[in-house]
Amino acid sequence: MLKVDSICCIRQDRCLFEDLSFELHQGQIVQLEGQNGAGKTSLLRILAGFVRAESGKVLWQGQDIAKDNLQFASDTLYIGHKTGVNGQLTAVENLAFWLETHGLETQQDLHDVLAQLGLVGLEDVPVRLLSAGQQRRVALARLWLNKATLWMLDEPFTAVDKKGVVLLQQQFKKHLAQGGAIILTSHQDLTEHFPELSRLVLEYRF
Ligand SMILES: Nc1ncnc2c1ncn2[C@@H]1O[C@H](COP(=O)(O)OP(=O)(O)OP(=O)(O)O)[C@@H](O)[C@H]1O
Repeated sequence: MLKVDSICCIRQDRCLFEDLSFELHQGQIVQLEGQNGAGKTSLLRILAGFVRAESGKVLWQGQDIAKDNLQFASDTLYIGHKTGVNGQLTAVENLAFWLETHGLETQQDLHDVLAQLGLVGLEDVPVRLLSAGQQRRVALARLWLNKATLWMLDEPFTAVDKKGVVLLQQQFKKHLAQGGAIILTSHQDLTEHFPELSRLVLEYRF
């Protein structure tokens, strides 16, 4: 599905990685690891098509994502380490807005989705009034609503409590079982829950 072909990333005159190649297939989960500043977020942002690599290519279903962006955009979901929710809107309004702007429809009741995420009674409260973990749960609710094949997640477990982590892991498993793929950054050890997980370690380079 995703083929990364010899990409290089330079930030502030520092080469974070070069000649990096790997592939990601259906049902596969890859964890990006490395010290703070090693380049995990930079790599994810290149894979998501937000920025171009200095050299090399990223191919989705054989097409260069720089050229065939529309298909890639509808097949992928990126959730960054910032929640990306609008604090002035309620949780339900945030999800409805996100669905609308992504051209998605759902048969699911948004209150039910938020209830699954432990947000009962908070669905219609402006998100800025929720705790950090609750705001992240609102952001992560997109994982219950999207149709994307490839999920790219930057530190999805940040601020999420143990119960929330279990919930997320269950959703990951469901996605993988349905033929999806996940690439994520996390400082947590996930191998216990995902024995099939591949690890990609970025060494910090000076
Ligand atoms: N837009 C940018 N402009 C300039 N430098 C940047 C930019 N984005 C990232 N960097 C630099 O690139 C390096 C790698 O940053 P990045 O966020 O990719 O690391 P990371 O491995 O995700 O770190 P962390 O574990 O702390 O989240 C850092 O030194 C950072 O200062």
